[in-house]
Amino acid sequence: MIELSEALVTAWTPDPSGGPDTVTRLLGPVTLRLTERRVAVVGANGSGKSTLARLLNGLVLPSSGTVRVDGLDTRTDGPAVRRRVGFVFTDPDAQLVMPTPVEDVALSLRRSVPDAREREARARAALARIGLADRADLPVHALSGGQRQLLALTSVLATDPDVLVCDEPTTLLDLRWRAVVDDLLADLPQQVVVVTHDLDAALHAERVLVVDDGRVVHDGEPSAAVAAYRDLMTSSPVRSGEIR
Ligand SMILES: Nc1ncnc2c1ncn2[C@@H]1O[C@H](COP(=O)(O)OP(=O)(O)OP(=O)(O)O)[C@@H](O)[C@H]1O
Repeated sequence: MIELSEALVTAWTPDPSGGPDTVTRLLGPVTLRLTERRVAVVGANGSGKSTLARLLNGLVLPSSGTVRVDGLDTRTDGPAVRRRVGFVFTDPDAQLVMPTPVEDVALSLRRSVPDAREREARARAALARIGLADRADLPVHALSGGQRQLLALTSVLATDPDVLVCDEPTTLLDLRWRAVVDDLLADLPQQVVVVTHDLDAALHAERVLVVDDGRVVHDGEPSAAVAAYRDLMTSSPVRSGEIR
C-alpha cells in the first residue's frame, strides 16, 4: 500500500537578479492512502500531477513528510521501493535503453532470470503476448510510437512490480493505440496509478484525484471527481501571466 503523510515537495528557484534563492512549493502537503487497484490523477498542465506520480516511486523525494510503499520509506529505501513500483513515462524513448525490443525486455528480466538463454526466451514470449514477436529484433527506433509505448510497458512489467505508475502513457498515441494501451492497463492484476488528461479513461478508475496548484483538491469516485475537475477548468481559465 502507498501512503503519503504530509508529503511536501519544494524546489529552490534562483533569483535572476542575483538575490537569494527562493523556495517554491510544487506539491503538498499531501496525505493519502492509496488502496484501490485503479487510481487516476487528473489536473491542469503544471498543476503537480507528475510531481505526485514521481513521489510514489521515489523519483522525487518529499522535502518534508513521508512517502511509504508497503512500509518502505522512499527516502531511505529507494531501490526497494523502485523494485515494487514500476514507472512508465509519457515518452517511451525516456526509458527504452537497449538497441532492440528483445534486449530491452531481457534487461528487465536480469534479476529474476539468471540464465541468458532463458531470459531471451522469456523476453520473446512477452513480446509475442503483446503482438510484437515480429518486431523483436528490429532497432527500437523502427517501431511506431504506439509499439514503443507497449514495449516500454512490457519492459517495466517484466520487472514484476506490485504497483505500476504511469505518467500520461497514452498522451502521444492515436485513438487506436490509446485503446490498446488502456486495455492492457485495465487487464493488469497490479495496482495501477495513471496520470491522464483523458477523462474517459479516468472515469474507468475506482478513485480519481484532482490536482490543482500543487494540491489534491478533490478525491473520490470518478464521476464526481471528473465533474469537479470540469468545473474547476471552466471556473478558472488560464489568464496571461498565470501559467505555472
Ligand atoms: N525541479 C523543479 N524545479 C522547479 N520547478 C519545478 C520542478 N519540477 C517541476 N516544477 C514545476 O512544478 C509545477 C508542476 O509540475 P508537474 O510536472 O508536476 O506538473 P503536471 O501537472 O504534471 O503538468 P503537465 O500536465 O503539463 O505535465 C510546474 O510549474 C513545473 O514547472
